[in-house]
Amino acid sequence: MPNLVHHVHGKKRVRVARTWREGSMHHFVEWNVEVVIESAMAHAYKTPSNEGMTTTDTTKNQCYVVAKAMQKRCSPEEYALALGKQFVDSYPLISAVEVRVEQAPWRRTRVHGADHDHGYTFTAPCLRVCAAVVSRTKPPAVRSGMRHLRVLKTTQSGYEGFLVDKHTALKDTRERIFATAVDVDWTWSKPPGCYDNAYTAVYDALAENFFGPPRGGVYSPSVQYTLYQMGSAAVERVDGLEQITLTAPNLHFVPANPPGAAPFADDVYVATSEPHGQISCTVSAKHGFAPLAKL
Ligand SMILES: O=c1[nH]c(=O)c2[nH]c(=O)[nH]c2[nH]1
Repeated sequence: MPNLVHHVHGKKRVRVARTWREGSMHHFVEWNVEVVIESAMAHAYKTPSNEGMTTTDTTKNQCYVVAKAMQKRCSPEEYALALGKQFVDSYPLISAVEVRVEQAPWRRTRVHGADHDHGYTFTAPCLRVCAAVVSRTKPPAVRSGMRHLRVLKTTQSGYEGFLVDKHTALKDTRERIFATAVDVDWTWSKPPGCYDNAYTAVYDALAENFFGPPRGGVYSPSVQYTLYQMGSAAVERVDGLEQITLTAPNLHFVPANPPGAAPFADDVYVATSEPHGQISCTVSAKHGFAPLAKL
């Protein structure tokens, strides 16, 4: 009989919305949840028996059960940890669970300059994501991140001094648009005091280093350099952040020179999304990751 090398089951794209009412102030989140279960349920693959099987339908129901059990408003990370624990505590054949959560970009709206007590708009700058792995044998592990952090600046970006050979068409420039949609993933060496505040601090560190100060900005000599600056700022600023990976498409805005018009003057571009550069780096906190000195 061939070896069953690996198996997992679970539910994907479970859409959970949760309101917490604190008097007239309401807090709202919408989560897209995926649960991946590792279990001693190989018999369900190798024999007709489903004995002891946690069904994917029950898995979906547990997403709502645990959302209801979160009595106080919570971060997606806290929910993912609680949901993972619920599976491990409830079902003896489950050895480990990975819960992945994507938080929809609802943001409290402001009317006449004031926070609205129950109004939201779909305007957060990106999707917030996290994953928690809860296992019977190891301490829980949490990852956090952002998807499609779309940012653009119209100037203060260039690229020059690169290798030129007979196949190189690109010209040195100190003036171009820098646009990207960054995916960001980070791990924790210890849980932050508050996942929500830590997320905001990571966002601020990334944004400040992409854009620079409001007046004048900061010059980017390459996507690579700027990604490293962004990642370093996050690692240095956010306590407990262990390692961060930024993955960034370089979305090219190509100078447009339509026939019969005056030459390009950093004004009209062909906006593109494909093909795009693809640039990524991982930055670690100093502590814990320096290679051991050889004795
Ligand atoms: O910032 C950049 N990095 C690259 O690696 C690259 N390659 C390219 O064609 N343009 C750019 N820009």
